[in-house]
Amino acid sequence: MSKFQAIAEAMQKGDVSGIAVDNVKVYPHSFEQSGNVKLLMVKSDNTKYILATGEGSLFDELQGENNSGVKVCPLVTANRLVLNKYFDYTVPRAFGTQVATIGLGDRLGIASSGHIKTVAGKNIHPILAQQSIREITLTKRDYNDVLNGAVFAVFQEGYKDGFGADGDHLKVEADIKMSLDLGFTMITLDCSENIDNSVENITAAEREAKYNQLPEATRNHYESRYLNQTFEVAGNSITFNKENLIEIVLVYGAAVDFMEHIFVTYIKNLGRDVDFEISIDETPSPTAPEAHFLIAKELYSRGVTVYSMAPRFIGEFQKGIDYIGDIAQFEKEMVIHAGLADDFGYKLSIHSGSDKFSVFPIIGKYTKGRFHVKTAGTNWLEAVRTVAKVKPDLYRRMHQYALEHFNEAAAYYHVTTDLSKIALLDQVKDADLSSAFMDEDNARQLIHITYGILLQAKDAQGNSLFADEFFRTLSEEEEAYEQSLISHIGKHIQLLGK
Ligand SMILES: O=C(O)[C@@H](O)[C@@H](O)[C@H](O)C(=O)CO
Repeated sequence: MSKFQAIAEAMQKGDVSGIAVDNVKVYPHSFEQSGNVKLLMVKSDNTKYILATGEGSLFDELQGENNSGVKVCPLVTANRLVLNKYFDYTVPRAFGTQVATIGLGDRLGIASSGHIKTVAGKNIHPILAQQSIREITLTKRDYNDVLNGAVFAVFQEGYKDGFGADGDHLKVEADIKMSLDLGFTMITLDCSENIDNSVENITAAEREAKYNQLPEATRNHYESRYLNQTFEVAGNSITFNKENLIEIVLVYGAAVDFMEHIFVTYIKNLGRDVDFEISIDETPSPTAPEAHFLIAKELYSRGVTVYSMAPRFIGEFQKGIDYIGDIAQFEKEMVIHAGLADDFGYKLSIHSGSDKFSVFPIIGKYTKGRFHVKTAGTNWLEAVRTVAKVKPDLYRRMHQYALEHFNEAAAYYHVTTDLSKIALLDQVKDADLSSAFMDEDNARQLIHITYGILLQAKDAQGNSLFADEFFRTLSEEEEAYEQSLISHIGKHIQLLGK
């Protein structure tokens, strides 16, 4: 009799609460039924499956090995699509502008169950499937993998409050079409390559000369709407004179046209709700409130419906560490940015939202609890922390490899990491690796951005240097990882006022 036979019998009786089978973990919240078919997620030898019993189209459509009436189904795309067909709560959804949402990027595909346990019952909704093209390129995953990780976790936990799927930092049209074709419910349009910050480094006269080369219709469009005009936003005045208008049009004009083009071409007539986010945060200089206003007003006047806007805030929102900058000035500008979002009917989106604890209360206050905060790398760091606790040697090997390959990773992210400030590994006790050592900013950023290099590292024979042992350890420590996420992301949500 297969090791799953006893479980199948309990499934057929409709009571999976007391199942105990050696070396098989049962996820009781996953127990589902459709017609005469019953499903249950289990884990055996560090691999998860969905067991199916009974007769019906659901049983027939699931792919898997049939052992005496118990079908053992792997967590693959084909089976994810079957779950989507039969159980609506496993399909991602858009949330719109009136509720708080949190992006919970999962670079490993195993964090979503912990994220679900973190947000359950709280006044905030999870975008569980969120990865940028940058991330999946570095981890050699695709958007089906990203959806699979989220959907199977939703099924495992029986989570029925809804979740989103964000095609994050998309720059090219093919990626936008691919995301929407797969059913992604949020698109984060990265406009950084359409924003020309270089004009900030030339003289006003050179800018005017460049501006005068723009089509007359373009210049008339902007001058008739903004030149020598003052607009009131959240108790602040936004004024456009010739000089700042010229600069803003030169820096953002092409980006605004790009935003409109993407909305009209891919989103406006899609036939389903999509949360459309504008990302202008990955730029060398902050988004001035005047620029944010002009972009918002242009999009509004062109009929572009925006779910959220991610400006580049003053100061530094670097990966995996707290806010760097003048918090008082950040608060002053947050009043205007949040006021603009309110006036134009969208939410502010906070990118690199991981660990920005010192400014979360300000963000929660001025957005009136309607925000989108994105996290991703910090969830990877909690996985590394979990491993460092039980496999210090593995952490040490990963850390050393990260030091040797840091510059390769730094090409993808803006960080000001100072490797010289990271304590030497041989001077750190095992017990301190997962706490004080990993909490130091430079050590955090080192590991935060080298995720792709570490997960793809191979030895001379092509064998995984770290990933196989890393994932096996996290499977064995599944509850510990969940608790780490509940605690860490829970702190984010609590400080945001949710
Ligand atoms: O690392 C990435 O590519 C993404 O997870 C982030 O840039 C994401 O957009 C984010 O801001 C999460 O903190």
